[in-house]
Amino acid sequence: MVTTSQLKHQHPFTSNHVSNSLEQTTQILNITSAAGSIAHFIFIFLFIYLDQTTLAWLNVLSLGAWLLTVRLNRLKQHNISILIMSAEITVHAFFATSILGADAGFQYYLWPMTLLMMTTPSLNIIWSTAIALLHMATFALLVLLYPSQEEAVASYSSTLFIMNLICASIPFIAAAALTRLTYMSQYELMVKLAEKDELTKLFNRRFALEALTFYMKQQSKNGTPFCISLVDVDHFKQVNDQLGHNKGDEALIKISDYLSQSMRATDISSRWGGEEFLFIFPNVELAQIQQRIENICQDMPNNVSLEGWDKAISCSFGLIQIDANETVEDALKRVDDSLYQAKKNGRYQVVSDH
Ligand SMILES: Nc1nc2c(ncn2[C@@H]2O[C@H](COP(=O)(O)OP(=O)(O)OP(=O)(O)O)[C@@H](O)[C@H]2O)c(=O)[nH]1
Repeated sequence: MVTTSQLKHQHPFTSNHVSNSLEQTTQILNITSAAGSIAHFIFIFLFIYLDQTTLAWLNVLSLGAWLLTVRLNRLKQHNISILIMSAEITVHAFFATSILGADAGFQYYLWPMTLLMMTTPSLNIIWSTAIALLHMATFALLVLLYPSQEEAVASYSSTLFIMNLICASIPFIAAAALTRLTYMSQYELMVKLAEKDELTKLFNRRFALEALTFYMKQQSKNGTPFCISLVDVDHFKQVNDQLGHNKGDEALIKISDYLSQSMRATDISSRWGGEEFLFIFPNVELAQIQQRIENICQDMPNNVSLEGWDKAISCSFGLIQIDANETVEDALKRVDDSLYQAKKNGRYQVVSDH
């Protein structure tokens, strides 16, 4: 399990994904530092009002500690910042509970701190767990050592208890919600990076290969037929050479949009590499799909155009139905041979093999 400091590279450049991840941790800790500072500022006046001078002075120190964490977070010193937060909350819980008793509920702040400690990757997991356990031990000890309030504070301890319970619950729920949102956005990003091609937004080669393996297993298990097509853009080098690589990229996006939009929702459209695309057509036999692919191939020049390019844009297609017990390598070799044949025959056509 990495920490935020380990996410940083040795060189000055950091990718957006890494810096976003670091930024999320910084934001969570910034909110915590701000909330902690405001809470302790209010506590100073609360304790003055309750005539608890020692606790009021303690909160002046606490406020200083929380303001220091605001500064440390700005400097991205998250590990020191979270250690100071943890120490402050432990010391504060100890003093407030020893003076006002556990009935006042100041020990409850140890819970959101524990959650924050465990969910933000500021310290490594061993240190985080050790400190989290220490928080829980402190919580138990305070409840056991100072179970009931002093006579003098009995009149307001239940009000304090409710206030502390609410004030400790809000950051607890907020920390859990932020963790969940962070997890979801990281998960979405991970899926996108793992499955999608950056340029065309089609599935990438890794996904296509996994899907192909999956459908081959399905076929050998219950005999469900399926087909694949390997598609290569014709004379694409000319587009790059005459219009430049950027225009070539634009052409690839337009071609992939046309091809993928011509497919059915259950078909899998992927960029196999360079100017090659692989399509998987589940639950279908070659005879059922051949005409559809022929039409897609023939209609392409009428549907794909590029500014500055007056020649027709077309593709060659290799199309096969997967044989029972064929290996992935054999199937890919066969569809590649069909594509090669389509190129050899003069391009802009579909060659199928079964
Ligand atoms: N712009 C751009 N070009 C790419 C990309 N990937 C591959 N290419 C180009 O695709 C071209 C493929 O050229 P060739 O393999 O010679 O094939 P071709 O010109 O399409 O000719 P045939 O396939 O024989 O019809 C090369 O110029 C590559 O640079 C890409 O991501 N963007």
